[in-house]
Amino acid sequence: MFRKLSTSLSLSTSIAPTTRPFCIPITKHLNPTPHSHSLSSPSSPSHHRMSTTQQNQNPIPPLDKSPKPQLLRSLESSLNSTFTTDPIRPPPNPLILVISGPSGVGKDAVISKLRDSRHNLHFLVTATTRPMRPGEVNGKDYFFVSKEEFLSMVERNQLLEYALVYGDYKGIPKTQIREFMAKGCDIVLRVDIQGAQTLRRILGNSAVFVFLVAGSEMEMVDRLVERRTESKEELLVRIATAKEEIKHMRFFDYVVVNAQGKLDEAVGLLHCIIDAEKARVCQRNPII
Ligand SMILES: Nc1ncnc2c1ncn2[C@@H]1O[C@H](COP(=O)(O)OP(=O)(O)OP(=O)(O)O)[C@@H](O)[C@H]1O
Repeated sequence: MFRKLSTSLSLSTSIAPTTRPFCIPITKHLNPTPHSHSLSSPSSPSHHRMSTTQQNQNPIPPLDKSPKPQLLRSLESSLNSTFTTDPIRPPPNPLILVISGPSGVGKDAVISKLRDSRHNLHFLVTATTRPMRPGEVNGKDYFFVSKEEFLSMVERNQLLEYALVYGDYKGIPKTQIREFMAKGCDIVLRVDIQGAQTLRRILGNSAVFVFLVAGSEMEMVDRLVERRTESKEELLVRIATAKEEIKHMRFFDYVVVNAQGKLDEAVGLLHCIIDAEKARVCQRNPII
């Protein structure tokens, strides 16, 4: 008896929710020992016991001969409750999905395919003080703001995270996250490894962190070289940095391999991760 009780205690404490809104106490699902009956409410439906008089007052018609509506009504009346069509599970919370990974692993490629294949996602647009490049669109590629505007956002605590990248500021506006989460959208943030580390410190386990990698180191280097967007010096720095950055994988929740020629598989796995997160009993609960 003591052994059984301590098992149930350790199980329930090991998954005890902290910021999780609708955890089901696991003790309810364990086989009740004869003693555990006394712990549950006598009115709990799973422990409903009917007296003979109660059953006689609400007789259930023969199952094989009665029409279903009549049967359902008699079941309702026997149990003294109405069966509702309300969803049993509460709607899942909006997710914050942080996608990161070393340079050249295919973050943009994966995100672009995810955008085309899943709705209800908002891909966060970063604010930057970098000048707009030809072809870029304000509000789509970035929110282009002056340095004064950016620093004023910092002062007013309007950025979730910001950094100075090669002399230009980049930051994540909180209002945009709040606005789209209120509409029920999931938020996708694409950040570098340092950004992901900062976000982990701020958001903890309330967001999902995905680390994207190439199939191998050779594939990663090959992709960077093939892209031909970097100078020789930049290429050396990017490769050396990428090799270091791979060591940060362990701080993430999921790793997605974007193998050569298998972009669709990587995107498919991201869909699975989002679906699995939506099916969690203990939902993450990001508060921005
Ligand atoms: N699975 C894949 N197979 C082959 N090529 C790929 C795959 N995924 C991405 N690529 C190509 O690899 C190159 C790098 O991808 P991408 O620019 O998306 O990387 P990134 O992680 O966003 O890089 P950075 O962090 O430097 O911006 C691109 O030319 C892209 O088309």
